[in-house]
Amino acid sequence: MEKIAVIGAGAMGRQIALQCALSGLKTVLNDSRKESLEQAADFVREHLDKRVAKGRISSEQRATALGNLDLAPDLAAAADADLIIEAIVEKFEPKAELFRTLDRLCPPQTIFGTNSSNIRGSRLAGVTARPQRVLNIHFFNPALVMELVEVVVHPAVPAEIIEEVLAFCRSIGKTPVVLRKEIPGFIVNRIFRALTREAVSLYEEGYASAEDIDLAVTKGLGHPMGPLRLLDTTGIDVSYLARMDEYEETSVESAKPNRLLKEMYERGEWGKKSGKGFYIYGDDKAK
Ligand SMILES: NC(=O)c1ccc[n+]([C@@H]2O[C@H](COP(=O)([O-])OP(=O)(O)OC[C@H]3O[C@@H](n4cnc5c(N)ncnc54)[C@H](O)[C@@H]3O)[C@@H](O)[C@H]2O)c1
Repeated sequence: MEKIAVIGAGAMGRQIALQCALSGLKTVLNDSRKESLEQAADFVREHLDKRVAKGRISSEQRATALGNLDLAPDLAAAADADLIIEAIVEKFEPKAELFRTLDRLCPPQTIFGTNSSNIRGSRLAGVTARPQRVLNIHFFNPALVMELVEVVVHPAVPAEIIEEVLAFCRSIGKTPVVLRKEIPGFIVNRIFRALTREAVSLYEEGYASAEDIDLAVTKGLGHPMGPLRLLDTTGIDVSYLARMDEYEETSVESAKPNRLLKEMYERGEWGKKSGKGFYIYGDDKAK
């Protein structure tokens, strides 16, 4: 693959695009909002300057990455890309509308990936005339740092397309894993949810303090951060809404958010961002 287009220049898209540009690929980054593209341009410059200052890349590599990256307000700039990675708002209809437009704009061989955490690639494949070339390519936040990419396959996607996508992931320094069938939450979020569900349940039933539950997981399982602190960091609101989505879609009882998670969501105790979650921020004590 020689040219990549990333649609959506938010938290994820700008970092995915910069990772591609740093890896030597011609990259278009598009967003429908002018301010998003401006913020992405600032982010890219600051990030590259920091890397040069720390001696991680040379000034020439910085210049090459900037030369590879085209911040384009017009979606037409994506038309000749080999691969499109969609990273726009996490809602089905806007994504479907974008995929319909791209399907008209791009030649039939272009592969479309969605970075969506929950919306199945097969649903978006269904709005295009190229279902065999549409799948989830799920990066982790922050995409410049996190190595893992989950490539999620559905029955229409043939082996050679999967191989092309895996080769792309490796070419930008990532480690891909394949999900052979679609399932909400993929691998990492499912395992994270199972772990946090149990941690919240132990806490809400009074078996141990938040600090001791986190200490047990860091010291006993070797995790870099305990599950309750991690929930506070990623946001109680984000976890609660994602689980509600999954529960409403699947009706699987184990997907249902813990009672305490719901109460914390309703009280606005959303973790670090609100100053209180399982811990109180500022003085950083367990609540
Ligand atoms: N943030 C995370 O931790 C994370 C992790 C993995 C996957 N994801 C997924 O990545 C996607 C993007 O998430 P994010 O956190 O970067 O969102 P974000 O809100 O930071 O950015 C979304 C960007 O998309 C733009 N946009 C919206 N509609 C558009 C359109 N039709 N055309 C072009 N641009 C459009 C917005 O202007 C915005 O700049 C979502 O599907 C999300 O589920 C997010």
